[in-house]
Amino acid sequence: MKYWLQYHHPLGSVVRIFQASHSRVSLFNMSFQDIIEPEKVEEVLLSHLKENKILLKGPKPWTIRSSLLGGRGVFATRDIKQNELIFIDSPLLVGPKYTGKYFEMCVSCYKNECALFPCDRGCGLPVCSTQCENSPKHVNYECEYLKSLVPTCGTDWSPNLLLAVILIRALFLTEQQRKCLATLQSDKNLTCYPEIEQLKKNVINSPSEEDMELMEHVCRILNTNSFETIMVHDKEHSVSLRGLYSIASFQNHCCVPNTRHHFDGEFRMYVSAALPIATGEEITSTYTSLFWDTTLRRKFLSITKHFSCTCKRCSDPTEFKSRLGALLCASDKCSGELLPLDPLNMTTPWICDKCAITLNHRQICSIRSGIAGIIKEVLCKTPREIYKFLQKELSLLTPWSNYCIVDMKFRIVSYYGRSDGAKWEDLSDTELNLKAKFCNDLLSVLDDLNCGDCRKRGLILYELYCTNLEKIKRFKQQPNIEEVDENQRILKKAITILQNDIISTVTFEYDKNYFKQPIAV
Ligand SMILES: C[S@@+](CC[C@H](N)C(=O)[O-])C[C@H]1O[C@@H](n2cnc3c(N)ncnc32)[C@H](O)[C@@H]1O
Repeated sequence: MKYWLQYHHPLGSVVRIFQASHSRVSLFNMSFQDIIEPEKVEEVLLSHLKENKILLKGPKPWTIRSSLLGGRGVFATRDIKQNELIFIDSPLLVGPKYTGKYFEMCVSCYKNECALFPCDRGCGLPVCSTQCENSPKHVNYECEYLKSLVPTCGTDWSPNLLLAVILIRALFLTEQQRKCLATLQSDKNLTCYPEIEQLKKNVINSPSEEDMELMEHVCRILNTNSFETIMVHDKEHSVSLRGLYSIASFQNHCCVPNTRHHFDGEFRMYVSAALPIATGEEITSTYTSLFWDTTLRRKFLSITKHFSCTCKRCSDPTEFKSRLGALLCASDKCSGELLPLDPLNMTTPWICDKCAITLNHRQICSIRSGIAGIIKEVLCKTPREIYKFLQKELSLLTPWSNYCIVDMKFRIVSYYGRSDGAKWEDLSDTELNLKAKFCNDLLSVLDDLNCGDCRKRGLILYELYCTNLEKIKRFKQQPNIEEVDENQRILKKAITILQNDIISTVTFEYDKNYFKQPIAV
């Protein structure tokens, strides 16, 4: 697993979906009637959990209610302890993700590191083995459907058809799953459907009007609710996918969310409390990165989810003293930093906290886009080159607290010890110390933001633990008992956060062999 820290949200099981479905239900029987009322929604969600046998024992700690944030939300019905499991969710849909460029993977098992060949039945999709080619979940659904449309790629396969697979799978959802779909909010602003356009261009018979209507509706639902998911094949190979989860879709966004989530090897989503949650409090998640600054988060939410976040973090110019958005003062002679006067106003002027010089919105945009342009070029470089850039150039362009620097630190923490040419044994002692320092810096940012036991904390703590192990291995013939104990405490905390997480489990196994240490606590 090269850069395991950078992965976001793993996936859901198509096996489950297709096992439950026997034949395609005609769209004439299909109800598009939205289910809006929180009580009705909760009923549907509970049936989904029972059907998938993932309803947790005991009184459930959540309910669906109207939210002041927007629409419906998930709320705590009792006090929930930090790290307590709140619910397990199972996916309605999973499939290849539209990334705007061509990509390759087996349509059945999602492997992409092996040779792929076109399915012999002529559906125009790639498979990696005869087992995948003959798998009922492929044969009886997207394969059969695409064959009926007659793909134009003949005996070859087409990445354009792969993009539409998740939408074709939606045509085969069971009645219960369609009810879940009917509860979900959809993106009314979406007018362009590239996956459907590509499907139409690559088949002779166009899908029926009814099928088109459903696929467009699913595109709108996916736009509002889908998760980035991942399928892990082994420590070197994983693939990013798109998954639709029903209960998790009702979690509204907060820039300091009170939950985290991970996925197991069966593709189920586990949502746990990152912070203690009081009775009646809304149970939130984040749709952005915790390390992004307010301008970037709000812009992203506005463009992709069409709302303006007004949470406490967004309202505070310093973002709880983390100063993730701070820029260097425009005056050469001043050592102060620029911060937004009114962070909830996207066109606010920024003011220096020392000399009170102000810059208007356009000037700030120009500084930010200049920095972003420089960084974009650096990101494709090696970890060591990234560090050189961070140390020599980026720190001259922005304050050390700025999110661009924090992001680079996170990348360096992810790469050092893990990427080719910078494995544990390749790192110099200085690089090892630097990795430990950056881990501690990042943990301090999470402390400032009051993010609790978020997944990023688990990932960084685990990297810190491994870095300390390597240091002990190199420098200490007789390791100091207190240091060893402290490192065990770090591991214990990391495992509390990351347990059952499929990608972490694979990494733990790899590290257990390298460090010759039992990782599970
Ligand atoms: C995944 S859905 C969350 C559930 C949704 N509220 C519902 O009723 O189905 C995402 C949508 O909820 C709304 N939303 C989520 N978080 C929000 C927030 N912090 N402020 C305003 N609207 C929010 C936005 O309309 C967003 O596109």
